[in-house]
Amino acid sequence: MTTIQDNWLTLADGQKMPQQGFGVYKLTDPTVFTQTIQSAYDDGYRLFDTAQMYGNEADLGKALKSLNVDRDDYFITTKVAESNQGYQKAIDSVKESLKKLQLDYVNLLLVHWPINGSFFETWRAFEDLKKDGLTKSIGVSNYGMVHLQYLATQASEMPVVDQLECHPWLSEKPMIDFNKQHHIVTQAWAPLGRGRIFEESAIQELAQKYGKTPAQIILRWHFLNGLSFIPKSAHASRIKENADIYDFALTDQDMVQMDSINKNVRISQEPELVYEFNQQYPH
Ligand SMILES: NC(=O)C1=CN([C@@H]2O[C@H](COP(=O)(O)OP(=O)(O)OC[C@H]3O[C@@H](n4cnc5c(N)ncnc54)[C@H](OP(=O)(O)O)[C@@H]3O)[C@@H](O)[C@H]2O)C=CC1
Ligand SMILES: O=C(O)C(=O)[C@@H](O)[C@H](O)C(=O)CO
Repeated sequence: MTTIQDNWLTLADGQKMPQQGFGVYKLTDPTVFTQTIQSAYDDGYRLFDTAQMYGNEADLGKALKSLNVDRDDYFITTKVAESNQGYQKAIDSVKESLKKLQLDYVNLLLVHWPINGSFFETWRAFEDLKKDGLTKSIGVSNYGMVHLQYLATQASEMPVVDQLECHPWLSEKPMIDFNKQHHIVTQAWAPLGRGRIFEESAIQELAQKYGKTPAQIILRWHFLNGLSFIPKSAHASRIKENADIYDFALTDQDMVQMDSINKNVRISQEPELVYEFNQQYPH
């Protein structure tokens, strides 16, 4: 039997990343932030996913300090906000993020959303930030095929991670296959569909069959699909529950049952920026 701590993915640049991480979007109460990160760390989470936009990089920095463990014991992702895209703005904002996080480097730096205009300049900044050691790996978020193909026309190195909304209502199989073919790890955001899909009968049935919760069934499905995934919870009991998915298996038949839930439906907002971009650079 493995545990959350045993499962790491090797990225195309050779860096290792925990397959399961902990998302901190909307974890905004600074009074409980440190305690929440401590709970997650104690339960075996080693990847913490923040963003400039979340406004909690400084809280995460404080929480990491208070863990009092070696830098190699955790993996930190942050994302450059739309308003900080462009060469110099991206560089300056990442230096600011590092100050808030109280770190010399992040493990993974992501472009949060693809936007027009500063698309290539932002990526050039990412390549330079990596060369300068301010991040170990560079990746993107909310990039579809068209963005990745367009990026490939000028990039010196390609993203090693693409973080996407992905859960049983939005299984993104073609995009995941595309990423796999291009040695890009797909990382699922809102992996639990923000808790809104637990009532699906296919999930309920499997939960009953294995004596697990709907959240655990969904996360096991992501795990078996080979994705990285970063559920968020503000509750210690759920944080523990979400990490406790390594002592049971789903059969091939169960996986087909899970796959059948897909409706290509987004839980979060429509990525308008993505669509604008697609109009300008059609397939
Ligand atoms: N790159 C991007 O554009 C985006 C990235 N992200 C990242 O992905 C992370 C995860 O996505 P997120 O949007 O938070 O959605 P999730 O799918 O992780 O769902 C979080 C919600 O589910 C609830 N929940 C968590 N575990 C359980 C459980 N075991 N039982 C019942 N309810 C549960 C939480 O409630 P509670 O907290 O009350 O327990 C919360 O309301 C974010 O925190 C962020 O780091 C998110 C959105 C966009
Ligand atoms: O959480 C993130 O990383 C986001 O980009 C959010 O803005 C997310 O897209 C959202 O849910 C907005 O309602």
